[in-house]
Amino acid sequence: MVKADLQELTRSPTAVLGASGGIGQPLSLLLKACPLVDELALYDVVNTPGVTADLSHISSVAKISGYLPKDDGLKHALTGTDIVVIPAGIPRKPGMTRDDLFKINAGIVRDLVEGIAKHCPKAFVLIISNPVNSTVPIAAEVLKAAGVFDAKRLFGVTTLDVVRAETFTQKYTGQKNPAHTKIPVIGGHSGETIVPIFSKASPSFTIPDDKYDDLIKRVQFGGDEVVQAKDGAGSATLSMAYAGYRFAESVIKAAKGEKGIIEPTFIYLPGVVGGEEIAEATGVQFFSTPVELGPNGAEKAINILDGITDKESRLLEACKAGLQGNILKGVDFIKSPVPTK
Ligand SMILES: NC(=O)C1=CN([C@@H]2O[C@H](COP(=O)(O)OP(=O)(O)OC[C@H]3O[C@@H](n4cnc5c(N)ncnc54)[C@H](O)[C@@H]3O)[C@@H](O)[C@H]2O)C=CC1
Ligand SMILES: O=C([O-])CC(=O)C(=O)O
Repeated sequence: MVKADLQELTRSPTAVLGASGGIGQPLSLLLKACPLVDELALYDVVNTPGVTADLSHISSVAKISGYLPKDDGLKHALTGTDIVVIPAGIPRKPGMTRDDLFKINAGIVRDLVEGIAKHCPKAFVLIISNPVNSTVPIAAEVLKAAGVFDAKRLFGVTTLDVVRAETFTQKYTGQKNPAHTKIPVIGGHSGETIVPIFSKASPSFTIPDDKYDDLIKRVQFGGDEVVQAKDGAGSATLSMAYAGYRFAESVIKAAKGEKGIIEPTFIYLPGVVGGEEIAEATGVQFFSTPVELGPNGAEKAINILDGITDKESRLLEACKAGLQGNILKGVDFIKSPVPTK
């Protein structure tokens, strides 16, 4: 009995859906190298045999397997999995918004989450596919319809916004390692819905007044910087793989019992302890806020809205307007699908 419990604690079978892509490959590499991951299943509509063969030569703990849609590949990738990370879907090109990806990515995420509902309904689900503000509500509705929704287990990955905030403020925080400043970035994951709350950073630091607006814009539109630089070849992949791995590692560590892990992530507020009060204050049901992670996932949503500055309150107002529309679009996609004919 004791032995079995211990085994449970040390197991963390993980699946990556969209594993052959720009994010999927480096993310799978980081997970393969992670000593906390003992099994890694890769799924994509193309190229998983090659990616899997390549990664399988790495002498790390994780046993790796790869699947394509044929021969029930999704079912095999998901069965027995505790953590599913989803970077499947098309990325932006210059001139596109994240919402422009909805048309294609909404259906991809819906179908993959239907697979999760069937084959690993208790897994932690980490959604990277854009537009996150809509794909997470889509996932929630799919899981609700299947009767297996647990808000504590569904996460929109907004860690890249936090990583960018840490990096772009380094000259003001003075940290040699920029990640040593904890900066909550809340709201959603697109443009003005991204709200860095510099006033609640720890340790605290000061941004000169004349630099504040530029810094906010840089965090909010950091994704565009990469899309422009890649000039048609996609969006952030390597920094996203780093951010996705960082978040997945936190979820795994908390699931194994490590205490005090807090990460901002996009969740369904009413289903998480402490979330109702944030939903009331913001008027939205899905929102990124610092969350205390634990063995059951999102144990507690932390409200950092009290005492934010006037400037931050104004950013939050702009966020709410855009975010609500994105959320409803996702919910409607499942609840009242637009007829295809
Ligand atoms: N949450 C965030 O902060 C970020 C999100 N993203 C988003 O991540 C997504 C992936 O970006 P990239 O990896 O650069 O794109 P990519 O095009 O390089 O890779 C996507 C992969 O998904 C696969 N795929 C497509 N349909 C699939 C399906 N039904 N089942 C399984 N796999 C499927 C493709 O074959 C491809 O290998 C995009 O939607 C992008 O906007 C990108 C950066 C940051
Ligand atoms: O900008 C994009 O389309 C990809 C993304 O979400 C990001 O880099 O934050």
